[in-house]
Amino acid sequence: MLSQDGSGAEILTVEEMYSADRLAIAGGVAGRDLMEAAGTAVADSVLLYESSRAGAVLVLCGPGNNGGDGFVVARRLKAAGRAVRLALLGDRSALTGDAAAAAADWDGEIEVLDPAGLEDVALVVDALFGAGLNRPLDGLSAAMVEAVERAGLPVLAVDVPSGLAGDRGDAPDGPAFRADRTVTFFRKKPAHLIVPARFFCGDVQVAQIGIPESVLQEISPRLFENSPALWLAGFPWRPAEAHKYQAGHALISGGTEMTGAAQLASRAALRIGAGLVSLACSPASLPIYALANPSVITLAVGAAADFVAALADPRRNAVLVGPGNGVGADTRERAIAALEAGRSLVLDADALTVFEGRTEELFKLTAASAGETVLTPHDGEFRRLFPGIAGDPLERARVAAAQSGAIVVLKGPDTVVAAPDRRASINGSAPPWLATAGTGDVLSGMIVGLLAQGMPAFLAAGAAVWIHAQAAFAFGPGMISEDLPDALPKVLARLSDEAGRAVDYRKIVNNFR
Ligand SMILES: NC(=O)C1=CN([C@@H]2O[C@H](COP(=O)(O)OP(=O)(O)OC[C@H]3O[C@@H](n4cnc5c(N)ncnc54)[C@H](O)[C@@H]3O)[C@@H](O)[C@H]2O)[C@@H](O)CC1
Ligand SMILES: Nc1ncnc2c1ncn2[C@@H]1O[C@H](COP(=O)(O)OP(=O)(O)O)[C@@H](O)[C@H]1O
Ligand SMILES: [K+]
Repeated sequence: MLSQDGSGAEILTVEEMYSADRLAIAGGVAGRDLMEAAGTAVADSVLLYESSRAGAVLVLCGPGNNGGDGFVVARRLKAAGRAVRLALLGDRSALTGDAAAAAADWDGEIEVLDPAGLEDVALVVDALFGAGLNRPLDGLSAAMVEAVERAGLPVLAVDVPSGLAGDRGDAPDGPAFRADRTVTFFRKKPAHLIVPARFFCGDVQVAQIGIPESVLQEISPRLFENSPALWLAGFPWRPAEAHKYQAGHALISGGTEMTGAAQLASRAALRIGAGLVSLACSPASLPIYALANPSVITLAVGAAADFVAALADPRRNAVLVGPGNGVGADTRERAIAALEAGRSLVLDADALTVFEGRTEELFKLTAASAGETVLTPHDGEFRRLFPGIAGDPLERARVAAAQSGAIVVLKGPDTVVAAPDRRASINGSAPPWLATAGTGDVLSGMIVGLLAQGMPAFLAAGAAVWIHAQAAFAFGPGMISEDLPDALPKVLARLSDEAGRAVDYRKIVNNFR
């Protein structure tokens, strides 16, 4: 299935991309043809780019195949009548293979790379290094990055902005181009999606260059850009004959002082389709919860034993502990009770913090639980729970998932969902106005709502993260977390159209007329 930009949702590591090239070439596609297609796609993108400056396009070529692409770009632009200059890092005689062939087809001048030679340039095409970057930029290439930045020139990067490692989402070790647009080939790479690397890439376009889709079977990627392509087929739309218990019953643990968090989660769980939501809270806080959301069932839970009793009803099939629950033994006991009851479980916020320094106990319970567990830390909670894990968000989430045996949702502008078997998704776009108090509570409520409806945890977490971001986009700036649950129906309607279910609903409506 295709994602919104028309390419598949798979994300390839640099190694996997080299395999894709190799497999395509082994299947009879010429490497030179791939390069020609790559350079042509970049040239087409340049021709559509509206620079506010007059002057030539300056193509900066490196010593490898990324530079080879650059030679094709220059030739295509010249053929289209665009003023173009080309500058090469290193000796022309050092070019080999497809890059040497592409250079031979360029009949213009080859300038020496010169940071002082930026007069009358409208746009820079960065074809210095792509997938092959293996150390930080230094010397001339580093000086070039600085000069282009100083001159404030727009940059269009070929494959990856030079200075960034395609596999990594963290900040580059040295200078790197800040591109306005990056044209990459076949599939995106991790650096195109993970923050802060993503901010160096600008708009990312994926061009198809003749690599057959069939190579993906051999590569079998484990990383995906989060999109409906990943989980829409497993989305729990209500069947026509459903009664509410078939849509699951989420049990949400509420706190005594911070009562807003579990309310937000409850409303989100209902909006995403859970048949029933019960909210367990102290007798003293029950009136607050009972008045807030008439559709939420409130349960007075005084002692830990009462929460265990609330779990005894097997219809309460998915549980959320943490939002506003307080950092204390009571919250930990509730989390442990839910794990021991074998329920599908989301641990968020305080229910993560209470396991700081006690993760072995937690991971034993998640391993033994009959249900799937989802952990939804933001960066701070992650550091508390997994102090020893370093790396970019993708690597950290994957290691944490492997260690904990749980699905880990590492939240941020690039939320990663990782499973213990290394499957992972990265959410490529979410609006910054999600950075407001309570949006995480809404997200955990959405996940538990989908778990209650029987969606497998990796899919449920991916769906919730994507829909959450889309709802925020749909509402727009100024959004606060209360707005989010009520913005869900619009996104769900769009999704159900996409899933072809709208027809079914219309049929049902017509039957009643
Ligand atoms: N058939 C293919 O392999 C295709 C490759 N394509 C292009 O080829 C690129 C990959 O080409 P390459 O593997 O040749 O790699 P690059 O062109 O990215 O760079 C390789 C060269 O740069 C050197 N190098 C790496 N880091 C350096 C640094 N910091 N300073 C100085 N030198 C450095 C390496 O030692 C090597 O000689 C892709 O990014 C893409 O643009 C496209 O043409 C599509 C087809
Ligand atoms: N800069 C940002 N851009 C996009 N999304 C963000 C950004 N910062 C945070 N988010 C999202 O907002 C939510 C915040 O959750 P969380 O930190 O748990 O907040 P809270 O505890 O207040 O509920 C997460 O879904 C996260 O992915
Ligand atoms: K590049």
